Formats: sequence, structure tokens, C-alpha cells
Amino acid sequence: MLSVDTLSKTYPGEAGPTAVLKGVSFGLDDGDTMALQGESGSGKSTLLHLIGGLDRADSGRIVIGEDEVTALDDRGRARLRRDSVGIVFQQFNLIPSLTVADNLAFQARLAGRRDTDWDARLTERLGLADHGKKYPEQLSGGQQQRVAIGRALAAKPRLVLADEPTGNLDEDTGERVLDLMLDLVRETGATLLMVTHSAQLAARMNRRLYLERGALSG
Ligand SMILES: Nc1ncnc2c1ncn2[C@@H]1O[C@H](COP(=O)(O)OP(=O)(O)OP(=O)(O)O)[C@@H](O)[C@H]1O
Repeated sequence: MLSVDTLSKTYPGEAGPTAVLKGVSFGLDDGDTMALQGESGSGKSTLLHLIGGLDRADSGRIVIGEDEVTALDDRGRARLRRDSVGIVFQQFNLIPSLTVADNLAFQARLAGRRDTDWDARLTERLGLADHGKKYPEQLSGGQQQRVAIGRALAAKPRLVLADEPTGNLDEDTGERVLDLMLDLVRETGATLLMVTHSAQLAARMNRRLYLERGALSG
């Protein structure tokens, strides 16, 4: 469902251009859960951003389902993010002026795929049933991250991209949040690509890849 083929990305820099990704290739099948690991600065976030259409590659090809991400214009990539991809960042990126319930439903509403039964189940499973009318600032970090996960999953995306989703949480909370996310991702049959520094969390995915000096091993 995801195919990445000889993807390259170079950033301009004061000391000259830096090649961050040098011909990265891999594929994911429907329902795969994959941990993406590598040292700080190895290009993990860059790779996720390119796949999610948040940034453009210099060369190479990314295909999600029927969509060739690398051939889409800005509008096409925005549509793909709205319709097929759920993204969870380390910073929760919730909308402070919306309630928890409205944050959770936000992306599904944009995609025209609001499913109130699924919203209710997500809310229950994520332990947010008593918090729907609160605002993000009234929640703990772990609760906010659960809202961000709920928002990403509410539209039932085919692909979930998560960038250190538990990096801001203590280890126990992080593990619980990840467990929930894995359960919910598996329930929807989505494919998960997750950046993590934690070997323990990576061990719970069915595949692992390691990014080193712009290339993958694993
Ligand atoms: N917009 C940008 N402009 C210039 N350089 C950038 C930009 N974004 C990232 N870089 C550089 O590209 C390299 C890879 O960054 P990236 O954030 O992808 O790494 P990472 O593996 O996700 O790191 P971390 O684990 O610390 O989050 C780094 O050297 C970074 O400084």
C-alpha cells in the first residue's frame, strides 16, 4: 500500500547542501506496522514528512495506494492528507480553541467521513469520555496525545504516520498510549509507520527499519 523508491532529499545549509536521504527505498503492505529508527538527525522526520506530502522530495517516487504522492501538486497532497493519511506528531498540535470532542472529530469532518459511532468508541477506548467538553489545555500530556491519536484515526485513514508520538510522555504513559494506538490501528486495518527512539516500542511493530547516513538498513 506504500511504496518508496530511491527517494532523495537535500537541504541547503550555510556550510553547503546536506544530503539527508540518499536513495531510500522500501515498501509496506496493508496492515503492516513498521518502526523507523535511527540516530538524531538521520532524516526520520524528513522521510515521514515526504511520505505525508508535507514536503517535497528532490527525486524518487512515493506511492500510497493509487496515489503517486510525488506527482501531486499542493492541492493533491492536501487532499491525500485529508482523505487517506493520519498524522500524529510529538507535539500534539491540538486546536486550543476547540473542545476535546471537536478536536477529535476535526479531521474526519474535513474529510466528510464523520462516523459518530466510531468517534464514540474511540473516545471510550482512549479514556476521554469524561473530557469531551474540556479544552486541550485542561488535559495532561498523555490525555492530549490520546486526543491527537483519536483525531488521526477518526477518519479511518489507510496510512498512519507517527513521529515519536510518545516522545513527550513518561515511559509508562508512553507505552500505554502506544498500546492503545496499536490496537486501534489494527482494528481499522490501517498501515502504521512510526518513528521511535525506543527499542522496546519498536519491538512491538511487525517490521523495523534503521536509517543511517541517508540510507536504510534493517
Ligand atoms: N527545513 C530544514 N532545513 C534545513 N535542514 C533541515 C531541515 N529539516 C531538517 N534538516 C536537517 O536534516 C537532517 C535530518 O533531520 P530530521 O529532522 O529528518 O532528523 P531526525 O532523524 O528526525 O532527527 P530527530 O531524531 O532528532 O528528530 C538534520 O541534520 C537537520 O538539521
